[in-house]
Amino acid sequence: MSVRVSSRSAFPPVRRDRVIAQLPQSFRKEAALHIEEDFSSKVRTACQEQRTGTVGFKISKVIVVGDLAVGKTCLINRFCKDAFDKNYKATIGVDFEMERFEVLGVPFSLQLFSIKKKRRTTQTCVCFFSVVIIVFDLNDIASLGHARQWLEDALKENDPTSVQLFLVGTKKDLSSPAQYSRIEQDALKFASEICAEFWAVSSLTGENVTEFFFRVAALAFETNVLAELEKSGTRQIGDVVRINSTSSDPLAASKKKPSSCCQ
Ligand SMILES: Nc1nc2c(ncn2[C@@H]2O[C@H](COP(=O)(O)OP(=O)(O)OP(=O)(O)O)[C@@H](O)[C@H]2O)c(=O)[nH]1
Repeated sequence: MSVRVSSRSAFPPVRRDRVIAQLPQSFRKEAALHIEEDFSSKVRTACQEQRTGTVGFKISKVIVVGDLAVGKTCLINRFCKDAFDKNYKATIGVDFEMERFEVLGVPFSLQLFSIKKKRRTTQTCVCFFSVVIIVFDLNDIASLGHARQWLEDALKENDPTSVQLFLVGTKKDLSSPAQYSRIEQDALKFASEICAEFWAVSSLTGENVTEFFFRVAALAFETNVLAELEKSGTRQIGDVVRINSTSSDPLAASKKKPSSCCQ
C-alpha cells in the first residue's frame, strides 16, 4: 500500500463542514467589507487554474480583542469546538485555535488568537495579524465605546493598510429587540466610520457564529489570492479595493510600527 505524503499533510485535514464554495454574505449591507455578491471572477479563475501560489500553505492570523468578559473566548470556542461554557474563566495571556477551511477548492488556514492584554500597556503581542476582530457586548454600551481604543491598540502593531476589520456584538440572546435595535444603530455607525464589517452573534445559541467565521475566512482568502496574483503580476487595479466606499479612512491616525513575536 502506498501513502502519498505532501507538504500539506503537516496540517490537519479540512472538515467537510469547513468547505466554502460561495462567498458568504455580510450581516448588514450598510456595514460590509465587501459589496460584491460573490468572489471575484479573477479569484475563481485563479483557483480553478491552481494559480494561488502559497495561499494553501499559509496561515492567516486573526486577533480577537475587546473588553474583559465580552465573550471573545466563547465566540472562538463556539465556532472551533461547538461548545459553550457558562462559567467565566478569564483568559491568561494568549489563547489560540487553528481552523482549516477549503475555499474554492484551495486549503486555507486561520489561526485565531484571543489575547488578554491590559490596554495602554507597553507590552506588545504582534504577529502580523491580517484580520482584527473587535468584540463588544451588545448589552453593554461601554464596551462598544471602548472599541475605538482596542482598534488603535491593535493597529499600532500592525500594518493598518493590510488589515481587515470586523466589529462583533456578542450575547445577542440577552438583548430585547428594542435594546438590540438601539445598540445596532450605534454599532453600524461606528463600523462604518472605521471601515469594519459589523456582525451580531450569540455564542450561547450559536446564532450567526458560523456564518461570521465563514465570512472572515472567505474575505481573508480572497485578499490572499489577490495578493498572490499581484506578486505574479496578474492583478489589475481595483481588484482588491472593494471596501464600502462611504466609509471614512479609519486608519489615518494609526502608525505602522515594527513587529515583534507573540509572547
Ligand atoms: N448569554 C450569553 N453569555 C455569553 C455569551 N458569550 C459569552 N458569554 C458569557 O460571558 C462570560 C465571559 O465570556 P468569555 O468568552 O470568557 O469572555 P472573554 O471576552 O474571553 O473574557 P477575558 O478572557 O477575560 O477577556 C462567560 O460567563 C460566558 O458564559 C453569549 O453569547 N450569550
